[in-house]
Amino acid sequence: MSVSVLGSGAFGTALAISLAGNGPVTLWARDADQARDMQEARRNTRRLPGADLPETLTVTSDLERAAQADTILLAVPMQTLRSFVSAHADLLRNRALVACCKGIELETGQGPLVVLHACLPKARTALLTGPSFAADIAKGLPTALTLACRDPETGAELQQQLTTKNLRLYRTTDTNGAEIGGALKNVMAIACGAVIGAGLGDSARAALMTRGYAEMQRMALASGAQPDTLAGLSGFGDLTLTCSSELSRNYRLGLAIGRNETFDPSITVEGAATARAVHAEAQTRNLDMPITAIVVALLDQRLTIADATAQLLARPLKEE
Ligand SMILES: NC(=O)C1=CN([C@@H]2O[C@H](COP(=O)(O)OP(=O)(O)OC[C@H]3O[C@@H](n4cnc5c(N)ncnc54)[C@H](O)[C@@H]3O)[C@@H](O)[C@H]2O)C=CC1
Ligand SMILES: O=C(CO)COP(=O)(O)O
Repeated sequence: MSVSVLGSGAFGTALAISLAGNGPVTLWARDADQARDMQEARRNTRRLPGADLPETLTVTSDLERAAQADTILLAVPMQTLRSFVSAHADLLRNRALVACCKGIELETGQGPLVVLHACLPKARTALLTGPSFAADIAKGLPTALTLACRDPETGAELQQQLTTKNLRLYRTTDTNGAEIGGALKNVMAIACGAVIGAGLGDSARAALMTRGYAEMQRMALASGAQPDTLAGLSGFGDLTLTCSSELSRNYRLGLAIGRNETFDPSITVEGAATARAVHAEAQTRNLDMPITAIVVALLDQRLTIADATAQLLARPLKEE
C-alpha cells in the first residue's frame, strides 16, 4: 500500500521522513519552487532545517501524482483543511485520508474528522495525533502517537501501515476524544507559556495544566467522548509535552504574551483560532471553561496577565 503526505510543513515533512523508512513516500508541496528545491537539496530548509530527506522520499508539486497513493496524510493547518479537501475532492475521493492537524474550525466549531466527513462523506478517514515534535520525529527519536479511526478495521490497517521504526501508533475508535484532546492542549499551552513568560512560576503552570485538563474533560464528555481517551497520548500526553517545551509554537506564543513581546504572525499556532472556536462552543453549551476564556481575552488584548491571574484566583471555591 502506497503513502503520500500532502503539506510539506514541519510536520508533513517529518512524517514523510519517518514513513520513508518503510518504503517509497511522496511528499506534496503546493509551491513548485519549494518542491523543486527540496527534491534537489534533499532538505526542507524553510520548515524543518537540519533534517535530510531519505532517497525513498520524492517531493513533488504535482497533486494528481501525489494523490495516487492508497493512503493520504493531510498535513495542512486546521483552518485550511476544509478548503483544501473541498478543492481537491475528486482526487481524494477513493483514498484512506488521515488528518494530521490539531484544532477546531473557527467558523463551524468542528474538528478535523467532522470536516473531512462533511467534504467526503464516503471516505475512510482517521486522525493522527498525540505528543510529537516534528524535529524529534525527523531525527528518528522514539515517539508514540494515537491513530483515531471510527472503523476498527480501517484503524488496524492504518496502524500497521503508518507505524515506523521510531513512530509507535496506538489506535482508538474514540475520534471525538482524540480530536478534542489534540485541539485543546494547544489552548492550555498558550496559557502555560503566558504564566511562565510572566514569571508566575512552575506551581502556577502545574495548576493550569491540571485545571486545563479538567476543562478538556468537560468539553470531551459533553461531546460524547470516552473519559479514558483524554488520559491517553492524544490528551494528557500531548498536554504534558506542549505545556512544558519551548519547541512548541503554542507555548512560545504564550511566552511572548507573558513577556509582552511580539510574535511572528506567519508561524502556525493552532491554539489561537481553536481557543476562539472552543470558547464560542462552551458558551453555546453552557460549559464552564475559564482558562479557555482567559486565553481568548489575552489574545484579544482585553486582559493583562495580572488581571487574568486575579480573575482565576477569585473564582468561587469548589470541590476538585
Ligand atoms: N510541527 C509539529 O511539531 C507538529 C505539528 N502538528 C500539526 O500539524 C499541522 C501542520 O503543522 P506544521 O506542519 O507544523 O505547520 P507548518 O506551518 O510548518 O506548515 C504548514 C504547511 O501547510 C501548507 N499550507 C498552508 N495552507 C495551505 C493550503 N491552503 N493548502 C495547501 N497547503 C497549505 C503550508 O504551505 C505549509 O507547508 C498543524 O495542525 C499542527 O498542529 C502536529 C504535531 C506536531
Ligand atoms: O502538536 C505538537 C506537539 O505534539 C506541536 O506543538 P506546536 O504546534 O505548539 O508546535
